[in-house]
Amino acid sequence: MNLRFTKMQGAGNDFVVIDATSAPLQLSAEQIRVLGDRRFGVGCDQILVIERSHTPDVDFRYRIFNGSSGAEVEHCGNGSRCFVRYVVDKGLTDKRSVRVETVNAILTLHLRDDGRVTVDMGAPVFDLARVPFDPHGLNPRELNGFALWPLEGADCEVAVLSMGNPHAVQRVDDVDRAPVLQRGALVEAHARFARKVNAGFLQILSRNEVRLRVFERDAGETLACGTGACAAVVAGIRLGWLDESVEVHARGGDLKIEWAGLTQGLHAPVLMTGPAQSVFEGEISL
Ligand SMILES: N[C@@H](CCC[C@H](N)C(=O)O)C(=O)O
Repeated sequence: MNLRFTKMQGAGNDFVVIDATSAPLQLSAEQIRVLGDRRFGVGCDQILVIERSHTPDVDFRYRIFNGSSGAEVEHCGNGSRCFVRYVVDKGLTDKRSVRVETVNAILTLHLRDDGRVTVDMGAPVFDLARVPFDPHGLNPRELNGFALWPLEGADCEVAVLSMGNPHAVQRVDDVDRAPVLQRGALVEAHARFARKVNAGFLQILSRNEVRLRVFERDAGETLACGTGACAAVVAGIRLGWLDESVEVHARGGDLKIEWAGLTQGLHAPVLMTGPAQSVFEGEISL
């Protein structure tokens, strides 16, 4: 099969985007891994497959696959911005505000005049069973009414939450010196996370500015992780470290994250604003 694709990136988190709006597309895990392979395929962190939605008032459906494992995942912040840039640039919609469904959520995305995209990422999930995280037998440290969980064998304590996908966030003094690769791998595969986890390393510069590195589930460290930025800022706000609007500096670019959860209630949506860009187009034989 010959497959046309667009290579895109958002803050350096990169994607192979495929249009399946006019014909159904079923890719095997092996084909997805080839697309994701930086030596034998195209190369990307995640693959995004765009389809039409059959849900009323929803414009599209998009599916997300981690490139290195071929596994389907629930959510991708940087990918969602690239998704909206793609459907507008390809003329698949003439709307600037688009609603899209993922496997477990409906998101609203807005392409702004400055080219950046703002995404309503929905509410964070704090129910540990839904992350999923097994806290059995652990003694958390309470800070500002939110828990930091000591992770056996990983030598760290983490805030645990879901942005539709699972996140464990730890605070570090300096992200450049943090053991992101070694400890990130330990946290990602820690037995307490039944479906593995994205491991965030958060350095706080001020109440409105942070640096962040994320060791992503099934992808290793990426240059940015949108859901990771949302999770880290929400955790920082709940722990009393951050205000409602925060500039996040990732290695591949900057994201703005806003969450009014402490004033409007924990179900307030998280807003993420950041860049999305097409890099090149191509065709691959699979
Ligand atoms: N890069 C993404 C997250 C992609 C999915 C993640 N690796 C997972 O397995 O949950 C983002 O920008 O949020």
